[in-house]
Amino acid sequence: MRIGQGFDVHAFGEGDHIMLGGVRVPHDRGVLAHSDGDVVLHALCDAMLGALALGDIGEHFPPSDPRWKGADSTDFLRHCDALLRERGWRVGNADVTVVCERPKVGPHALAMRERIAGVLGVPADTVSIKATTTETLGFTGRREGIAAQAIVLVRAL
Ligand SMILES: Nc1ccn([C@@H]2O[C@H](COP(=O)(O)O)[C@@H](O)[C@H]2O)c(=O)n1
Ligand SMILES: C[C@@]1(CO)OP(=O)(O)OP(=O)(O)OC[C@H]1O
Repeated sequence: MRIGQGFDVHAFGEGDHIMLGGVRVPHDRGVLAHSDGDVVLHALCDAMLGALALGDIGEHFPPSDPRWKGADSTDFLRHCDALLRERGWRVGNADVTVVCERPKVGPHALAMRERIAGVLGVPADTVSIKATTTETLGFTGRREGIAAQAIVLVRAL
């Protein structure tokens, strides 16, 4: 077994929804990002890459590369999973914490778990999505942006 962790932040911008864990979540803001700005999937990808010391998401999908403009982050997740599997590993379990005042994540958590598990080809009960506010403190507290932290355990195939 090996373990990895990942962390990602995006600022809120114009828009009426955000992508979280591969799920479209209605919100009164969007996010500023090169891709679809899915902090959950970006943190998860970094945790998976970190578990095998394979660098980070920016090395695999450079923000300077126009191919990733507006990209669906489930494609990043699929790619990271393929990198793991071709080396003889798969995700054992993943635990993600989303940090924001709004949107409320709880009502979307099951859909996110099922979406991520579907992409990774693992049972949904091995993917955990949690959320917390920062009690109005800091950039998340001021509703300027959203953050996510992920921890992943990988197992031999
Ligand atoms: N964006 C969020 C933030 C929190 N939750 C849920 O509310 C609970 C209480 O949050 P506190 O920050 O006040 O501790 C938290 O445990 C989550 O269940 C949420 O769904 N979405
Ligand atoms: C995902 C990538 C893709 O170009 O860009 P962003 O959507 O801006 O997201 P970030 O979390 O800054 O990660 C870097 C990039 O790999």
